[in-house]
Amino acid sequence: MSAPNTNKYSVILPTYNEKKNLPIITYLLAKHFEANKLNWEIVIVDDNSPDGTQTVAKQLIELYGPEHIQLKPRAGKLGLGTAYVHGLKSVTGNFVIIMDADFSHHPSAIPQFIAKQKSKDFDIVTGTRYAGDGGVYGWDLKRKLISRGANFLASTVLRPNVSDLTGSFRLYKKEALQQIIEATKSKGYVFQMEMMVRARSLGFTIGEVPISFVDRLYGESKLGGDEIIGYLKGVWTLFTTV
Ligand SMILES: Nc1nc2c(ncn2[C@@H]2O[C@H](COP(=O)(O)OP(=O)(O)O[C@H]3O[C@H](CO)[C@@H](O)[C@H](O)[C@@H]3O)[C@@H](O)[C@H]2O)c(=O)[nH]1
Ligand SMILES: [Mg+2]
Repeated sequence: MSAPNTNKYSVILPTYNEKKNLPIITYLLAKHFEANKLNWEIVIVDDNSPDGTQTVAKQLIELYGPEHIQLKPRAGKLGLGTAYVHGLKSVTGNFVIIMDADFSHHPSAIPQFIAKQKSKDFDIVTGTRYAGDGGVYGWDLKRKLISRGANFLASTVLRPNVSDLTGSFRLYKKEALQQIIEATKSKGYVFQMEMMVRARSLGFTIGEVPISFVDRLYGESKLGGDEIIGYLKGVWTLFTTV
């Protein structure tokens, strides 16, 4: 008989107006974890979404139990980067998965992340849309150019040697994530890129898994002009300091 699996995978799900997506993503996460006999939990970080996402989250806690679902709300929309910091404080697993709640990141890819992590005991496994058979579906040309441009700029200037710097479907060893988060200063979408640059300078190993990113069905993206300016400032700050 094989040794019991003592690893536990904690998913941090940041939500802002994801009432329609949250029940389905939770169902699929639970299904994939249970099918692979893994210990799991989901930590929902909701920023007081006006659509009532938290009411749905509370129903999910009733359904799956507090050992599987935690709700860690905040008073208002405080940004994606700080949502992960907030969620991490409540994590009980030794591995942390970060992903979007809107199906752009599909739970069915998680077993591949876990297998990749085990293959070389990686500190981090990051999903990539820009290597192997990874890709992006459903974005218009403008959004594709923003994403490609953001990756091209940061990889040319900062050279962290990761093919998708701005993606946010990632698996971390909890201690690695804690150290990287402590070193990371930005608060918005630029956080994902800074995390990879910091991870490299701290000497963590990074594996990659090609993923298909599919644009959301329900609701809207929260990426706006402010986030793009924040990104450019972030590249500049890292270039001059790291
Ligand atoms: N709690 C909280 N959640 C947020 C916030 N802003 C966004 N979210 C949540 O974060 C996830 C991603 O937000 P989207 O608005 O759907 O992002 P996107 O435009 O599809 O961007 C995706 O691509 C970017 C570029 O590759 C990624 O940087 C980003 O993380 C995401 O994967 C969703 O689950 C959304 O509800 C916030 O301020 N607070
Ligand atoms: Mg999205």
